[in-house]
Amino acid sequence: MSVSDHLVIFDTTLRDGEQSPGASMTKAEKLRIAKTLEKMKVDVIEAGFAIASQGDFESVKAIAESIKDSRICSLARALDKDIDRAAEALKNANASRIHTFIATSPIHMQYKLQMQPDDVVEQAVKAVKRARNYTDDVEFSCEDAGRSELDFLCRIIEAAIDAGATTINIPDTVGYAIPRQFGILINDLIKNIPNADKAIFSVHCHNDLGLAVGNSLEAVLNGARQIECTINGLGERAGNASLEEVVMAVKTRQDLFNVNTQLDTTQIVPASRLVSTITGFPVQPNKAIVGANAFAHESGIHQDGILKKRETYEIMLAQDVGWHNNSLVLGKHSGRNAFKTRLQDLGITFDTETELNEAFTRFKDLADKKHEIFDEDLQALVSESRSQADEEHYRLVCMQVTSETGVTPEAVVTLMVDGNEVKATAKGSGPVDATYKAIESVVNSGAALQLYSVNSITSGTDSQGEVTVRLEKDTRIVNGMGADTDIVIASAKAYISALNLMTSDSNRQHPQGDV
Ligand SMILES: CC(=O)SCCNC(=O)CCNC(=O)[C@H](O)C(C)(C)COP(=O)(O)OP(=O)(O)OC[C@H]1O[C@@H](n2cnc3c(N)ncnc32)[C@H](O)[C@@H]1OP(=O)(O)O
Ligand SMILES: CC(C)C(=O)C(=O)O
Ligand SMILES: [Mg+2]
Repeated sequence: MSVSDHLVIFDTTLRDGEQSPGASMTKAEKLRIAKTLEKMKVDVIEAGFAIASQGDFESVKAIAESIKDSRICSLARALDKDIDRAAEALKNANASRIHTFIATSPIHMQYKLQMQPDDVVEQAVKAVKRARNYTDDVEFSCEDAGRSELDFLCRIIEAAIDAGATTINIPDTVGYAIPRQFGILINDLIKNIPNADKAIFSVHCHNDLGLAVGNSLEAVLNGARQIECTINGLGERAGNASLEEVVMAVKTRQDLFNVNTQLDTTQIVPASRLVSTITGFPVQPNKAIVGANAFAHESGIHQDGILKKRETYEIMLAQDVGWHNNSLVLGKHSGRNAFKTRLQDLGITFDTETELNEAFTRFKDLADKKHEIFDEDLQALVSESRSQADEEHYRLVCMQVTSETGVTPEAVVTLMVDGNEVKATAKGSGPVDATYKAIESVVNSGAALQLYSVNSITSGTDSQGEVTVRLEKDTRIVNGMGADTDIVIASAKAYISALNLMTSDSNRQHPQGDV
């Protein structure tokens, strides 16, 4: 594959993705996502914005120190202090990139930066040169390029390349572009900038008009060779271009794009589930590639076609993106080896024997309650335990809920609070409400419940319910997760897991909140 055939996949789930309100992640969670991205063979992982907070700095540093096969990047404004901080966080990386940016649109320069265009060019050049003192891989972004003037873009990009930028990123920061126009912009830039061949052109599209993927693909057709994207399309406001859609579009329509990514696409579904569990942002069932219905066929004519020839209604293989056959895989009589092997197939490994044994015990408990254990059950089982806080102040010991027609539901919940058993009773408008009130009567967290969502993990009335709870207190937002065949118990587990995170995790901050 020649250089120009390679499409660089730059994942920014941990930076722009984290800018989604409520999607903040701990260092440990970011590291888990980074490892999955590395396994997927993502070229560049934007691990954070090192100067944003101590937590962001530590996360970028930890990822830079443990990821070996992907290049690790930190964002930095065009300021000396940002670039120095990014370099400090990245100093032990196997391969690093500093990504510096400054806005280039008239509205941003005049009102936000309050700078003259000449000064913006000068500051960009200074920043790129400073970054080049630390690494030979420097990306320069023209923030709000989608609303910038072509002549000014050409001028600043030429100067940035002369200063040493190796990747030039064209962000459609506010999701304003339309595919045809965005493609023309990329084409014009590459054609008109004399030193354009010295850098890789990249795009970073937002989804405010639902066009992030379309714009990114049009850019590839016009010469862009890096796409910035996120798992599940997470990102500021309506999100970024989704990695899974971009990657599968160029793979499925290779005939049009003539580019290759080096991604192991079978890691897409596990990565999507991991990001969804960690952030508490459920994936909509009809989401392309990773939604539960993406490969499901419901209507008779389609089913008939599929049975006769799969390609009549399927343009991709579900297995190619990491979906596994939903047949029975394990049950109550299965042993540790089968359990471990099946999880390995799903991309889940354990760091220690103890971790494996704990997961196996939970699997056996579940198998006692549920007849058929599907891959989704296994993924939820592991995700639930991995979403727990390092320190467990609260633990659910047992609970009893009465729910009867015409009677106000009541919950009796026994919690272990820092080693002491405490029992509480409360009534509520429903069993979940009563349970949360009982827990709160013990904990008094003062946190506001921002989101409560239940997903059925598989079909069938014996399916596990996966509950996500988002709590907010002051500037801190946490997401707890719980799964159980009883959704009220799953709800209690999710609430308690969020409370544990709220009390024990000092790294978890909303990106804007910890400056
Ligand atoms: C399009 C994007 O996604 S850009 C990335 C957005 N992400 C984030 O902002 C998340 C992390 N941000 C933060 O933690 C904080 O905003 C920080 C630490 C970066 C800065 O915090 P503060 O110093 O308090 O500044 P604040 O956020 O209020 O304002 C931003 C300042 O940076 C300036 N600025 C913005 N972009 C740039 C840039 N690319 N280069 C140089 N200066 C810039 C603004 O003009 C403003 O300057 P001013 O204070 O002189 O008016
Ligand atoms: C920092 C830049 C690349 C960004 O996120 C944007 O412009 O949307
Ligand atoms: Mg962005």
